Amino acid sequence: MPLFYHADADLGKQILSACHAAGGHIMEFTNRGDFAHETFRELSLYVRQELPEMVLGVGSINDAATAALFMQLGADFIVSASLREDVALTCNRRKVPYLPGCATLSEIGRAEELGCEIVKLFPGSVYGPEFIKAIRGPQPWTSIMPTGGVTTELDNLTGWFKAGAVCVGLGSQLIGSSVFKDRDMDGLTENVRNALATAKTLRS
Ligand SMILES: O=C[C@H](O)COP(=O)(O)O
Repeated sequence: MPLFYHADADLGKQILSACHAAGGHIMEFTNRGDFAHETFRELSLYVRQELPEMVLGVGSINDAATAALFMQLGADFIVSASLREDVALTCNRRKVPYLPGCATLSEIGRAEELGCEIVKLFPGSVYGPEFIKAIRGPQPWTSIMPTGGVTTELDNLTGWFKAGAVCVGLGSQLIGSSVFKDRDMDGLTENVRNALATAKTLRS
């Protein structure tokens, strides 16, 4: 799942379109920076009008009020870096999926009790694929999405998916300076297409 933050909604729309053109139909916009919700509102409306099959969620949500704000603006799912029970309850009230950041078996267990179908392992590169492999031994029902330090390189993706990751979150390694500074949207489409093809092969 590609994820990014930028204050410029026009650039954000180009990024969403470039990922969509590659078949990237699930995207996360991260809530970083002042007025991020206003940028998200524009992106959300754009997706509804231009890319209706896209699922657009929001990340870096740290409290229930912010989760409610973004859900009101059309967020299809909510992601946070840590496990927030207030966010889980607020999301469940609206039946919007919540993917909390978890880094221990206890946190994962509590997240599952709170109704979370997928948990985010953050920062993924600190814990590594072995963490996922070890967790899924005793509880194979657990779905983990590592995020943070994940790269598009074959070795890196192979490690995560072989360990049992259900998907991965790709931020700066996929949407970085070549996009933000050089505005290379064709390159982004190509990179997303390649990453998705790799993930599909590894998961089959
Ligand atoms: O939660 C999002 C992460 O900060 C993204 O990390 P990344 O840029 O290393 O993919």
